[in-house]
Amino acid sequence: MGYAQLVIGPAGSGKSTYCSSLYQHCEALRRRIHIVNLDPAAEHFDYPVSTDIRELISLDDVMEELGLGPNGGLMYCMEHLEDNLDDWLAEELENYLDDDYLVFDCPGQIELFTHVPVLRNFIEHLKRKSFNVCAVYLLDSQFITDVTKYISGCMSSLSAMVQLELPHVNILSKMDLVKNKKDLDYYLEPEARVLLSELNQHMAPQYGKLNKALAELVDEFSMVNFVPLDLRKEKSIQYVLSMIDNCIQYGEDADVKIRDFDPDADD
Ligand SMILES: Nc1nc2c(ncn2[C@@H]2O[C@H](COP(=O)(O)OP(=O)(O)OP(=O)(O)O)[C@@H](O)[C@H]2O)c(=O)[nH]1
Ligand SMILES: [Mg+2]
Repeated sequence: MGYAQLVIGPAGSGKSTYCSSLYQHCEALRRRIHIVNLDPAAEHFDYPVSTDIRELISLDDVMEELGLGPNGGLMYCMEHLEDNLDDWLAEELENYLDDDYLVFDCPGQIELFTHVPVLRNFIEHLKRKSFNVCAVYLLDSQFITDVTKYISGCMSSLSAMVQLELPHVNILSKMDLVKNKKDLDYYLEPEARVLLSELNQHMAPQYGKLNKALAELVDEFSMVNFVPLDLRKEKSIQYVLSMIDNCIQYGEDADVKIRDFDPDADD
C-alpha cells in the first residue's frame, strides 16, 4: 500500500512552496517522501522532482503545435495525462516501493477540481494501485482579510470536496503574512450568525437570503475548517503533516507493529 497527498488550490496559493517545505521537513527527519510534479507549466523547483509530467508532455510544445493559449494548453496536457494513466503513470508508479509516500504538486487551474474529470480519474487510478489518497487544499491567507473572500474560498474548497470525494484537509497558507492574528479565530471557527451579519454589511440587500444560506452552509456542515500553516515554523509544518498522515492512516501499521511487541509478555 502507498500513501498520497494531492496538493491542490487556486493559482499562487503556495502549493509548490508547501511541497518544498514538506520535503525539507521530512528530509531532516530522515523520512522518505517523494514529490511528483503534475504541473506541465512549472519551470523551476525547490525540491527534487521524483516524477515529472513534463517528461510525458510539454506545455510549450502543445501551445506551439496546437495553437492553444496557456490555460487551454494546460487542460490539453492534463487530458493527455488522463489518457495515459494506464501506461505512463502506471509505469512511473512501478518505480516506488510498497509503503512509499507521494506528494503530487498540482497545477492551480481551478477547472481541474471543479468540473473536468481528470483528477477524479487520476485518483481512481491511485486507489486501484492501493494508495491511500487525501486532498490537501491550500488557500492563501489573504482570503481571510474579508468575509466575501472567505466565503468564496470556502465555496471553491467545497467544490473540490464534492468533486473529488476524498478525505480533505483545508490549509490556510502564507500565515506569515497575516498581521492581525485576532481576526483569524473568527474565520477558523466561523459562526453562522456573525458571518451573516458581516456578509449583509458588505453586500446589497437583495443578497440577504443567499447570504443566509451560504453562512448556514459553511457553519452547519462545519466542513470548511482551515488549519493555519506558517512555513517559518517547524511545529506548524509538523502539525499539518500529522493531520494529513492521520487522514490517510499513515503510520498506523507501524503502531500496530509496535503494539504487537509486548515487552512484558512471557514467552
Ligand atoms: N510570504 C509567503 N509567501 C509564500 C508562501 N508560500 C508561497 N509564497 C509565495 O507565493 C507565490 C506562489 O507560490 P507557489 O508555491 O509557486 O504557489 P503555487 O500554488 O504552486 O502556484 P501555481 O503552481 O502557479 O498555482 C510565490 O511568490 C511564493 O514565494 C508563504 O508561506 N509565505
Ligand atoms: Mg506550483
